[in-house]
Amino acid sequence: MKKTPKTDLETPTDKKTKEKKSKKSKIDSGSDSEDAKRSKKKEKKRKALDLDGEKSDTSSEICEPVDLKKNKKAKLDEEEVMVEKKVEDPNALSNFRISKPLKEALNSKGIEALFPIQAMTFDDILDGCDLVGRARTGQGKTLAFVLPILESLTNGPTKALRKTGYGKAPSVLVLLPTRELALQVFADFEVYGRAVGLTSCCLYGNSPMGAQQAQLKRGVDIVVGTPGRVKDHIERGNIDFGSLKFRVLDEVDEMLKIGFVDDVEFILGKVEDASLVQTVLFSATLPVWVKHIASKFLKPDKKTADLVGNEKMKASKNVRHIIIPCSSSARPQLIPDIIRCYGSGGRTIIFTETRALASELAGLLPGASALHGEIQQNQREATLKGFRSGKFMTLVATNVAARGLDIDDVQLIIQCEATSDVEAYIHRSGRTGRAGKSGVAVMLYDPRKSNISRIEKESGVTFEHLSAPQPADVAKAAGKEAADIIADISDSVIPAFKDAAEELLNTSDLSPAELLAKALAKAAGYSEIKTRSLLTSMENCVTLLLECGRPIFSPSFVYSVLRRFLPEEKVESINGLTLTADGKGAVFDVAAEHLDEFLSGHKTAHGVNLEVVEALPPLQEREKPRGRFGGGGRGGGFGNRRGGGGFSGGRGNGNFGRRW
Ligand SMILES: Nc1ncnc2c1ncn2[C@@H]1O[C@H](COP(=O)(O)OP(=O)(O)OP(=O)(O)O)[C@@H](O)[C@H]1O
Repeated sequence: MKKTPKTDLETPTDKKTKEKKSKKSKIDSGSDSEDAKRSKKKEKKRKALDLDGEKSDTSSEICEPVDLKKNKKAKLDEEEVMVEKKVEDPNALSNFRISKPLKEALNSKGIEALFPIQAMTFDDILDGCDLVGRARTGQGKTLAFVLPILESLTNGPTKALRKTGYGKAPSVLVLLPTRELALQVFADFEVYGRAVGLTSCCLYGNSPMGAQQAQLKRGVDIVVGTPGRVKDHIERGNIDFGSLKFRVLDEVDEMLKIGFVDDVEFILGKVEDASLVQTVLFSATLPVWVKHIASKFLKPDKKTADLVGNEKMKASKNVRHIIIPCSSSARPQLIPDIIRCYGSGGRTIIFTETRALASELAGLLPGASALHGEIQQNQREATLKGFRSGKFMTLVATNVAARGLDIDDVQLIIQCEATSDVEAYIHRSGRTGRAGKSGVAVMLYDPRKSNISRIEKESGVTFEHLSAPQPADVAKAAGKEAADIIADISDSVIPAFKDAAEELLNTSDLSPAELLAKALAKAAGYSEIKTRSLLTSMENCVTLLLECGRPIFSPSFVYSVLRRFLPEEKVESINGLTLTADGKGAVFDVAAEHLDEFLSGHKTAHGVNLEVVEALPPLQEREKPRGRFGGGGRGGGFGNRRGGGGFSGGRGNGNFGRRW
């Protein structure tokens, strides 16, 4: 493989590093020997495993022959060992052809070494190859193309070809599927591009054409944008791709989905001689159909860097993946408790399937704001800015926020219903657990509508099946927080409240600890503790299991059994009726106030067993398609027959086409 001479990029520190590198018999920059190739391959493979926490058993030995290492170590004091360790990192910036200003810009952001996908693709992109890259969410794919492109344009093969001066035509085009993502990637090009004297602009819809037009007229090196707006500028004759050297499709599978593919083809087709342009594609998900379409835009000798490959697990390994059964009507009560239990005090993103639900939930949840495609662009930007800055901690969004968004300290993702799109699950859950940090993704689901096993099979995720946090458990956690808050309150309040406290102690039948417990409850915002069903997560409901000593094939059979010992209005009041996976029982929710009537009634029905469930048994999944004659089949016609409560989709806001 051809390498750009290192001298162009070398700093004194680099030289030292290089000397050390050659001592360590690492791959020499000019050497292309088979040995060097093999050890480089080995090293690449090892690097690839590091970010996911899977260490190769030879990890430290690969860096340096053992005896040399021993000799050196004997001489080094502790501080020197630290420095040595840094240099030993095979992914340290100094081991790559990264120029001083760029290195300094990276260091200023706390970046000392490349992540595996970056290390794996850096040389290939800098050396002029077309490339398809895949790594799990949050593993640094953006810098994987930003850095080598900037180096190529300023110190590498495309330096001499780059246009300069007023009105220069762009050298780089980066296409992204959403405006938010375009702005985010543009921000990276701004920071790192500026460090090496390159300019960028961001072209995205619903923002003034004039300013973008003026930027293009003055000339920029890098154009970042969404397909619709970029196409618009092309049609107005504002962009000249005659000097283009790089085309990047980030989130390539989303870019090539129906709705974007025509615009993308139109834009990429505007490059007259594609052989002079390098094309790189990145995503965390690369379905086979994408690979086929993508091949059209890449040269036949393209490289592939796939850190997911045939591994079963396609989603982030740094994320705890949890599912909790929940009816649509229980969501507003349940979500705050989920945030309390799993949010670790950080930011939460809640994903909904529709814009209407995003707005509705944002209105119901305290301190939440909505982000979706129907919101005005300037408001969208203000919302995201507020969320990034910590002005509010809960964002309720449609898929517009599913891809690529990198927001610090997002600890928790909640998906309001099981998505049928496995890629969407992977990207949404990947908004947490980024850059090596950990996070939690909770998906709420309706057992009768969701095909959890398919998502598990296709994403490789093994879900933790949990029940909704019980209000009593949540209250316990809240009580601890309240106790800490009370301990911190200034003693200056005591004289003012002491008389009232003493009077309460003297007049109440409760013990001091019980009275204090009530005070803590009040401080934590509790005036009573409700129960929550395991099946629909509805408050003040209880989940019952019905068995009658024979297989149960249909919900209508369950209703007929219940009618044997309950009045019609009670039968009609049950919610979320679902058959168990073993086919021998059915679970459903009843209002806590009706529980006694259900439990005492069944004793009169011969062979029927009805009990409160402590843990939800495995349930039958999604309704099977109905037979020709409708209804009747397993799983058909579930839920509360009056239409209230129970599981109901929450879909369908009458808004066809893009729902985000
Ligand atoms: N080498 C590095 N060292 C430390 N942090 C890094 C490094 N590279 C990237 N990061 C940080 O990692 C985070 C995730 O990066 P990025 O958004 O590029 O991930 P991604 O792989 O594109 O994720 P997604 O698939 O979700 O789009 C960012 O905050 C970025 O600044």
